[in-house]
Amino acid sequence: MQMTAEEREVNKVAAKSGANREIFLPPERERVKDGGKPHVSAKNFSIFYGNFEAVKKVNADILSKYVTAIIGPSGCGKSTFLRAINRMNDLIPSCYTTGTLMFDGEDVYGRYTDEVQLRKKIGMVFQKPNPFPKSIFDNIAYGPRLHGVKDKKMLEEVVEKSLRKAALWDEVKDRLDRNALGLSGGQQQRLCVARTLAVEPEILLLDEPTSALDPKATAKIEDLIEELRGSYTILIVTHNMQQASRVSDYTMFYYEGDLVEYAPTKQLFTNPRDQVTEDYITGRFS
Ligand SMILES: Nc1ncnc2c1ncn2[C@@H]1O[C@H](COP(=O)(O)OP(=O)(O)OP(=O)(O)O)[C@@H](O)[C@H]1O
Repeated sequence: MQMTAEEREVNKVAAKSGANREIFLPPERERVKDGGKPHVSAKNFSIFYGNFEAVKKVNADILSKYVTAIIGPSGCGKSTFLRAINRMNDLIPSCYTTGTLMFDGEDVYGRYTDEVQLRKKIGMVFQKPNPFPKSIFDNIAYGPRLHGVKDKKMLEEVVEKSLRKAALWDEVKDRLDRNALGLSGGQQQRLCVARTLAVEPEILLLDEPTSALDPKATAKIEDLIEELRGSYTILIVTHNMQQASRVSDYTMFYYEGDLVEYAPTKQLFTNPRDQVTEDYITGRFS
């Protein structure tokens, strides 16, 4: 990747202060029409595993239709925060939360919140592609069927629409009845995105979605995120800072359970407010 003059300047300054990572400036991002409303709002929101406070009193709004990256060193609470948004952490008996987390004005952890409906609106894609050992068609139709869609024509439409949105249709349209496990890793991951899109979510949670993929498949997922930006609110956990800077509008930096800094991506990567953020993004620790 070619560096711009501005990037070379930033890197000169960074190198003088002991940084050992090259900084690539995030590209300018266009504003999203009708985006930017608080879609998920955390207020003094903590997440515990037993007595251990893995995520500490977070106050933040995730803005609708934008891409927000979550970065930070291993064990800082990125995945724990992400999984809390659609209550995936409920599956861990020792895990509980304090404070509030609101989604579309409703309390995610409210007494009457229906987790199945919540997970329909807030879909998740994991680190390793995890298609069901079923046909490509049945993978995508799985969610809509679960939510009561039986009509064959409607299911066919949903399958095509979802695969198109996930930029996979052209590659699989002639083999929808084949087992999804026969697809490449990158195709499987796009299939998982399509499966999530099939139930028409509002939010996509992506937990290191490219860490098991090669650079070419990674680039396709990044292109896909760019395509979906503006239609869905997207949160992506990533260890790859260049990826965060390429795909996201906003970045959250977590350190030891604290949300240390949350800012527009360009600002966070070029002019971090906090010394710990600066040390992390310039590679003084990882
Ligand atoms: N099921 C669990 N039970 C107990 N502690 C856990 C559990 N899952 C995570 N933790 C702890 O919570 C903290 C945050 O973990 P988390 O997986 O959210 O970090 P992370 O930033 O996503 O890390 P990584 O980048 O390595 O995936 C860590 O100290 C971790 O050991």
